Amino acid sequence: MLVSIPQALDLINEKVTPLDGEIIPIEYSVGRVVQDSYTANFNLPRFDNSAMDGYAVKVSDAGSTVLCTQVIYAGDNPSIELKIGHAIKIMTGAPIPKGCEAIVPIEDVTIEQDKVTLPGNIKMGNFIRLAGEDIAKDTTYLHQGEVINAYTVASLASQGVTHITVNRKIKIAIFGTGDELRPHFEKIEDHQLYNSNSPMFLTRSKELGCEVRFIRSSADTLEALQDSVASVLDADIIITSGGVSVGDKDFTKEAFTNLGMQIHFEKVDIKPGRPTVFGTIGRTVVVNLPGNPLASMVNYELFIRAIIRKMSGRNDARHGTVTTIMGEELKLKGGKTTALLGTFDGKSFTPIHNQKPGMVSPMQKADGMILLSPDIAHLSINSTVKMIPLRWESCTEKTEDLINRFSE
Ligand SMILES: Nc1nc2c(c(=O)[nH]1)N[C@H]1C(S)=C(S)[C@@H](COP(=O)(O)OP(=O)(O)OC[C@H]3O[C@@H](n4cnc5c(N)ncnc54)[C@H](O)[C@@H]3O)O[C@H]1N2
Ligand code: MOO
Repeated sequence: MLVSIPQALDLINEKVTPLDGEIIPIEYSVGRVVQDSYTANFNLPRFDNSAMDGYAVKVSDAGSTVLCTQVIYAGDNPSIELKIGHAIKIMTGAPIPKGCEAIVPIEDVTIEQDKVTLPGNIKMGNFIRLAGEDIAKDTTYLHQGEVINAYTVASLASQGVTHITVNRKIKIAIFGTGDELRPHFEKIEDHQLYNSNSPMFLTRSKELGCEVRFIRSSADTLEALQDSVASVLDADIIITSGGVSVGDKDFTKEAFTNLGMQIHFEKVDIKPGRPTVFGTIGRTVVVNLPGNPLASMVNYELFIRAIIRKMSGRNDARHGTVTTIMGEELKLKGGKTTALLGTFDGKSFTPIHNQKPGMVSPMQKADGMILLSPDIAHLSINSTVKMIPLRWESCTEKTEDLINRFSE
């Protein structure tokens, strides 16, 4: 069955289900997806406190000289009350005393022994951090399906949460097929080829937070392939590359079908990568990618990444795009839905020159990918395109002015 890219992604969304969960310490949770929503048990900050080292004062004492004989430090639990005509010295983070209306920073007062002269204008509530202004009690600060990052960990820790329920790690089995393939750590003959796809998928899958079993390559016989597959059926995702077109030894799909694979699509309207197969054997998801390295990479990024997101329980499992412009003019044959890799400098997308499905080197430069409908045979420089980011972050060799400045 030939499907379009959106149909393929819809089928993935329909057929792939999130994995079960496990409870882990928050320190080890980065990149994992939460299975529960987390609601604040208490206000953050827990109590009204000072945002400055300074003096707790009454607003009506502005411009006068007041008496100060007491200090409150962060960590104190003050029972004192501030009265008119007085100030209480207070440190950043310390609970404000009863009756305090504002904090005046230390640099804004004149001190003479226990007498403090206050500035003429003091705003009510100045430099007081209110209880719950950061996270109010009972608000949900982390939602089911969100990915944990260092800053989520900060919110969890600030609520005293030690363990959270996350989706368990996805187990991936990878192997390449083809008699010509040898592992990269062996010596090879001139007619042989190193298996670059399996280490590529291994690395990318780890980057995306999965556990990986790396099964090098199986010989080009149906039996050998079937044996390899049968030994990895406990994996959540099985990725193969090669043996999916119409060559004499292209029996990847047959091997999986013999093992009970239900095929959801077996060809996608995309160049490169048309012969991509997506199926399931029970709860195990199978993707047979083409052998051509760049074709397999493009389809890994489009389909396997979507599978990983859905399986890990993310609520944003669908691809999003960045709208940008073409950095240079593009001419292509057209007539086919085409995926093009390119670089992105934050301002424009520039296709990588001379990218072919069988190549390896263009992939390492790719920041993103654009998908073009068959009717597009020409894109002029500066024309608008939507890009699917692959692994883009904005870094430069030269110093860039990072500050936004006023311009008329
Ligand atoms: N008559 C036709 N021939 C081909 C068609 C077609 O429709 N009709 N489709 C072409 C397309 S499109 C692609 S893509 C490839 C897909 O081929 P396979 O998936 O069967 O892959 P192989 O033939 O096994 O290998 C293709 C190519 O990639 C190299 N390769 C394979 N595995 C790896 C690996 N793990 N690491 C590095 N390189 C790998 C392999 O040596 C071949 O050069 O079929 C076209 N043919
Ligand atoms: O479409 Mo194939 O996948 O050329 O590389």
